[in-house]
Amino acid sequence: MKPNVVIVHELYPELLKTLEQQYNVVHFTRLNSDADRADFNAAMAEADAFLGSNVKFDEALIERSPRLKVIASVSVGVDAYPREALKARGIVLTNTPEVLTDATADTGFVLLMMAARRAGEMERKVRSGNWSTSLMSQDFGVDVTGKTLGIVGMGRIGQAVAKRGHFGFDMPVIFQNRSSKPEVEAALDARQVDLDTLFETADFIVVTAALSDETRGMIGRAQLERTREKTILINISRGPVVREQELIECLQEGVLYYAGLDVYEREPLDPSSPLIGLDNVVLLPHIGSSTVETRGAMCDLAADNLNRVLAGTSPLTPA
Ligand SMILES: NC(=O)C1=CN([C@@H]2O[C@H](COP(=O)(O)OP(=O)(O)OC[C@H]3O[C@@H](n4cnc5c(N)ncnc54)[C@H](OP(=O)(O)O)[C@@H]3O)[C@@H](O)[C@H]2O)C=CC1
Ligand SMILES: O=CC(=O)O
Repeated sequence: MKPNVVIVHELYPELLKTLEQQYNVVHFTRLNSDADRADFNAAMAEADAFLGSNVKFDEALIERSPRLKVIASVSVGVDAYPREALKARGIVLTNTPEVLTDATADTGFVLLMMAARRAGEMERKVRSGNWSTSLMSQDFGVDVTGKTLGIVGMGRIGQAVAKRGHFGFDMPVIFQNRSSKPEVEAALDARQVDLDTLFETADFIVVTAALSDETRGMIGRAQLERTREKTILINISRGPVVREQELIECLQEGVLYYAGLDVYEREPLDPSSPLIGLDNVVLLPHIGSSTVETRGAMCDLAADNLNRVLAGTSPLTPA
C-alpha cells in the first residue's frame, strides 16, 4: 500500500509527478476556502505525511491526524508548529535551512535599499503623474554605503545580510544574538553588542532572529525610542518579533524614520492596517524566499526529508 501524503504548496510539475508516482497524493496549492479546509481535514485523517507551509498545525489537527509520521515544512522557520505535541506523538518535523538563506538576505537588502532611497514613495509619484514634485530635497533618501548595519539575530540569514553590507557597501557591522559569535566578529570585522546599544548605534537595523517565546515582542517602543534621527528598521524574520502597534505609532510620530517589512503580526496584512496608509514604510507580502530557484530547492529538500522519514531513515534537515 502506498503511503498517503497531503501537500499544501505549489510544486513544480516534475516534482509533483514524482511524488504522485510514489504516494497517494492529495494536493492543494493553498487552502483557499471552507471547502478546501474540509477536504484538507478529511485527507489529514488518513495522512502518513504532510508537505507544505502556511497551515496552522494546532494540537487539535494533530489529534485528528492519527497516522501522521512526518511534517516536511517548506520553510526554515518552524514557529507555527506545536513542537511538544509533535514530540509526544513521535511525529518528525523537518525544515528547509540554507537553501533559502541568500534569497531571504536579498529580500532584506531590497527593503533596505527601497527604504533608504524611499523608492516606493518615488515609484508611486511616477505612476500617479507627479514626477515633477519628486525632485526636491524633502524627497531625498539617505546614503547606504559606509553606514552602520545592525543585525538582530546573527544566524544564517543574519550573516548573509551582514556579508552583503560589509563586502558590498562598506558598512561597519554590529549585531545582537542569543549566543556569542566570535567567529562572525572575526570574519566580518563585526562587533557583538546588546540590543539597546544596537538600537542607539545602527543606521540600518535588520531583524532576522527566529521567533520564540524569548523573541516575541522583543522590539517595541522602548527600543525604537533609542534610534537615531534617520534610522531604518527592516523585519524579514517574523512579524511578532516586533510589536506592530508600537511600530506603527513610532512611524506615525516620527520616533522611527522609516521601516521595511516583509512579515507582520497577522498575515495576510489586513487591508485596514494603518501601515498601508503610511508613506514611511515599505511593505512586501512575505516574499523572503520567493524566487523560482529557491522555492524549487526548498520543495526538493522538503520532499527528500519526507521520502527519508517514510523510508525509515533520518531526514536531512530535522527541525
Ligand atoms: N521573510 C521570509 O520569507 C523568511 C523569513 N525567515 C525567518 O528568518 C528566521 C531566521 O532564519 P535562519 O537565519 O535560517 O535561522 P538561524 O537559526 O540560522 O538563525 C536564527 C538566529 O536567531 C537567533 N536568536 C534566537 N533567539 C534570540 C534572541 N533571544 N536574541 C537574539 N537572537 C536570537 C539565534 O541565535 P543562536 O545563534 O544563539 O541560536 C540565531 O542566530 C527564521 O526563523 C524565519 O522566521 C526565514 C526565511 C524566509
Ligand atoms: O518565512 C519563511 C521561512 O522559510 O521561514
